[in-house]
Amino acid sequence: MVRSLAWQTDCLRLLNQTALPGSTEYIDCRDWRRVAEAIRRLEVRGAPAIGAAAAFGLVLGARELVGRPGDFRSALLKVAEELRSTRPTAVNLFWAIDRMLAAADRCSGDAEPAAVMSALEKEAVAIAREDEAVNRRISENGAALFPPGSAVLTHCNAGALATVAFGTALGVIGEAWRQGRISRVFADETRPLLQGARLTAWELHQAGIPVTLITDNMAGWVMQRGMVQAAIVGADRITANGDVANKIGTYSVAVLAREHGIPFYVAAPVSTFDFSLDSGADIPIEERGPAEVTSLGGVRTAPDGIEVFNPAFDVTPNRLVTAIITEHGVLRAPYREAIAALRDKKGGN
Ligand SMILES: CSC[C@H]1O[C@H](OP(=O)(O)O)[C@H](O)[C@@H]1O
Repeated sequence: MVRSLAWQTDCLRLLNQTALPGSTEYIDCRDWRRVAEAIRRLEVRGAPAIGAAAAFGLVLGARELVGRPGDFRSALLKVAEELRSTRPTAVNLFWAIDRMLAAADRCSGDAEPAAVMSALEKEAVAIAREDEAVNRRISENGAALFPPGSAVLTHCNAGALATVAFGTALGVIGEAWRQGRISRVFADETRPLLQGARLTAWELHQAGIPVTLITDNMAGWVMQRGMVQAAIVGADRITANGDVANKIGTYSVAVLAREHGIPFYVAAPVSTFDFSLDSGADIPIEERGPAEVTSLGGVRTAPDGIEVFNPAFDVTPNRLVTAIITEHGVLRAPYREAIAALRDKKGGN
C-alpha cells in the first residue's frame, strides 16, 4: 500500500511527492526544520498528511530540546508555532498540533522533558494510526453512493499520498471499484502543480483502477458528453455551514457538476472540519509563488515579469455540495445541524 510517511523512531521518512511519478525518493527527517521545509515545498502534502507530518515534526523538536537548558515547554511552543506557519489552509495541520500540545499539557507540571517527549510520540503515532482507520470508514460510507458501472471525475489528489494511508476521495473510489460500482476515473491534471496527473493518475494506475487523465479545461466537456456520472474530491477545510476549501479548480468542477446535473461529493474526516468558522468566507487561502504558474517542469511558459495570481485553494459553497462523506456517515444539506452534531467527535479541539 502507498504511504506518504512512516515514523521510524529516529526519523520521519517522507515519500518525496515532488519527485513522483518519475522517481520514488524518500526524505529522512531527523530535524523538525526539515519537516517544516517539506510541508512548505509540498514534498509532503494533503491535509491529513501534513497534519501527521507536523505531529511527528513536533516529536523531533521535543527530542532536540530534551537536555537543553531553558524552559522546555516554551521552547516547544516555539517549534509548534513554526510548524503552524508552514501552510495556512488545511485545518488538519492546526488540529494535529493542537492535539499534540494538549497531550503535552496532560503531563504533570513537574514532568521531565523526556516524559513529555514520550507522551508526544505516543500521540503522533495515534494520530497516524487513526487516520488510516478513519479513511477506511470514509471509503466504506462513500462507496454505496455510486451505482454499478459509474464513471467519476476527481480533482487534485485526495489519495493515500494526501493522507497517512488509504486516502479519502480515492479511498472511496478504491472501495467502490472493489465493489464493482466504479468502472473508470477521469482525473483532472490539476494545474499548476499537477497533483492529479503526477499523483492521482499514478496511485490509480498502481492500483489497477482504469484512469483517464484530462486537462482541467476538459472537465466540462467530459460532463457535457455524459462520460462521467459523478464527481468526488477531498477537502482541506470544511466550515460550520458546509462550505468546502479544496484545491484550486474544485469550485469550477462543482459549478460544472451542478450545470450538468451530476452529484458533487466531498470526502473528508472530521479532523478537516473547522467548527470555529461559520462560512467559507473566513477560510485563509494560501497564495503561492508565481514560478509555479510561469514555468512547467523547469521550462518557462509565460513572459518574464508577468503578473501572476496563484491561489492554491478555492471555496465551494455548500449549495453546490451534494453530500459530504465522513467516517461517521454521509451528510446532506442542510449541513449546519449535521456538522454541529459531529463537533464532539473531533479529537483534540
Ligand atoms: C485529503 S486532503 C487532500 C487535499 O489537499 C490537496 O492540497 P495540496 O496538494 O496543496 O496539499 C488538495 O486540496 C486535496 O484535495
